[in-house]
Amino acid sequence: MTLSVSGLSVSSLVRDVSFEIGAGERVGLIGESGSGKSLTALSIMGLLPDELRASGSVRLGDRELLGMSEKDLSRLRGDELAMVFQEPMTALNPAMRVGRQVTEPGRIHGRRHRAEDLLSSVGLADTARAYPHQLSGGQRQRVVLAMALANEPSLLICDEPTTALDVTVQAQILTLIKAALSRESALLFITHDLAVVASVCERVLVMLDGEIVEAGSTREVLTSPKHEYTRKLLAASDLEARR
Ligand SMILES: Nc1ncnc2c1ncn2[C@@H]1O[C@H](COP(=O)(O)OP(=O)(O)OP(=O)(O)O)[C@@H](O)[C@H]1O
Repeated sequence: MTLSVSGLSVSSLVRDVSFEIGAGERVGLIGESGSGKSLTALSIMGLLPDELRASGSVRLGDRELLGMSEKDLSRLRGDELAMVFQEPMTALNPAMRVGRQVTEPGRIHGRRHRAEDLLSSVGLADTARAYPHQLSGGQRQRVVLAMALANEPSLLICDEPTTALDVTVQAQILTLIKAALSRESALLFITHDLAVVASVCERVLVMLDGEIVEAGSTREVLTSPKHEYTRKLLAASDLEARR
């Protein structure tokens, strides 16, 4: 299923943003802090804070998501639309065992999953009876990922999912996202880290001051950037050094 974002604006914070992500495509969204990446993601999910309004169009397949009722949107979230945030505890209930939490998106949407199966798929066999605080940050993010992927979403949005984790654990989570995401799922991956984009995404969008200033294949954008800002981002990264 294709995600089509067209002329999306959020107050003056996000302006006239347009892009498409086809089934199975992995697209990175990069740009400095405050450039509007998270607001773009939250608009797609229908999770903007009350004081902000999105205009334009966000379509998933043939359904328009902007202006959809909260009831209909909540049916899509955790099912066809899933999102993983930087801090896993925002998505986890500290008082519920992870085995129960991980099966919740399935239960809500009328599907039965075995907690052990979902947890094993993210390398966490035997943790079903643990509470979130008994797991490491990386393990908690795996639980969140298992929840997000349980219903094989058409679109997974990751907003800096590895920023709070140390480098080794970051690499494990990225490998897991690539391996666990179904072939049909579209991915929008928000990150500051160009090396992460290079490893996960085939296309990339570059955002500056609320607008997309460059878009193209990851190879094109990272090897011959057209926009001055992308060139600066590349110069400031240690991407070359890591290759
Ligand atoms: N509820 C809000 N009300 C007013 N302005 C907001 C609100 N939320 C975010 N902003 C502003 O909108 C702009 C874009 O924010 P956004 O969180 O999308 O940036 P970002 O690119 O995701 O940054 P980061 O990488 O730091 O997460 C910022 O200037 C931010 O201060």
